[in-house]
Amino acid sequence: MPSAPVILSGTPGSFARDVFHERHPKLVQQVLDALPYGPSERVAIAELLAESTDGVLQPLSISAHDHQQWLEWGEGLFGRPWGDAPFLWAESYFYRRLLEATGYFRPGTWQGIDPFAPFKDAELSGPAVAAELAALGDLPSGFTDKRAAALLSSALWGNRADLSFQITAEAGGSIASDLVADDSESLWAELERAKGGRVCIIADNAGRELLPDLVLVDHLLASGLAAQVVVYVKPQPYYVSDAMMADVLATVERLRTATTAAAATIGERLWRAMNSGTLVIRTHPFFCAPLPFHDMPADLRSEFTGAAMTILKGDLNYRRLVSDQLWLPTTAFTGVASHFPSAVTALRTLKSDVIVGVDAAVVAQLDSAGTPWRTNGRHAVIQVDLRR
Ligand SMILES: O=P(O)(O)OC[C@@]1(O)O[C@H](CO)[C@@H](O)[C@@H]1O
Repeated sequence: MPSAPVILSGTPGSFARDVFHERHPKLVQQVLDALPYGPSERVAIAELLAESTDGVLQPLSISAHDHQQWLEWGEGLFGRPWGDAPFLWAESYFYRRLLEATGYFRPGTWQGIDPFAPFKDAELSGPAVAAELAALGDLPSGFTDKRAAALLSSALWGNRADLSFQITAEAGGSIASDLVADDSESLWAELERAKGGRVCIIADNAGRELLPDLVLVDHLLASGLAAQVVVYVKPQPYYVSDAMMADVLATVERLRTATTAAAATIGERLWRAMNSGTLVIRTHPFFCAPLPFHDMPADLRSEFTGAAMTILKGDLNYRRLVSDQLWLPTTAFTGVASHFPSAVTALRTLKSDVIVGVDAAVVAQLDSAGTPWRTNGRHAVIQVDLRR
């Protein structure tokens, strides 16, 4: 296994530092504007923001159900500046602490209230999703390669729409959609070869991303490429718009009740697939852990073992798959993803510094353009690691 420096959250001038110092203050303000939290929640949220930008890491309150777990995950980090912590760890802990500040886990008014629900709801009922539903009627019919390619592309680029990224994305301008690595042929060939097996999807964002993900799930099931699809979602609100079970239900309902016949048909099929168990939605606490997938616990590992393919969506899942390290971009994807218990495909738009598996000539071309191609969300990868 190759090695590379772990990305830290406080390196001056880094993308990671900007997330804490630019993105989080805006995010926190949006949360405070979206829900009428009371004085104690507002104070706790403000204190978290101050601590995570200029203070030292404080442990979770002793009454938190996962206090001990976080003490273990953060051994050696508590009492030190947030900027000393690995980016993956610190960002994950920030979202856990935000739930603590809003009272998400505590008995009381705000227990179980998703602080990001207003954004998710607005997106699902908004014009962009309506346009996507309408566009489903224009897709090539039948289970053709053309339809499969269109659905894969929608699921991939749907990842660009995540709400966290929108906070700092450059406004306006045309977006040069650009795949910097494309193993899609290998993905379809493998799905065909292992036809009729179980396909796992580790979902990312709700709304405009989950919608095309579920349409892709429908295609895999209805075409017979997969006998069963298991979609993994987050057990709690996380990284702003990450999908939870409630978001899956809302999205299936949005499809079912769409006025476009094609969308409604897909929604009905997904509903029936859940009834029959060919579509299963699962979660696990590890999906909100601050660790790479390399460290997944045995019970979760066994769920992926034997899957024909696991498709990982998005930037964070990519960071967790290959580890949040400053790899040389030409490092082989297979060299850093081979620990995963099944064949894997990463569908990811580039929104953070981590990147592997790109040809040297492509890297040179991207570098010479002088744009922040690793983080500006304009480029994407479809990368496959088979288990044969
Ligand atoms: O996993 P996703 O939704 O594709 O991206 C999550 C993300 O927006 O959050 C982090 C910054 O907060 C970045 O690593 C990444 O760009």
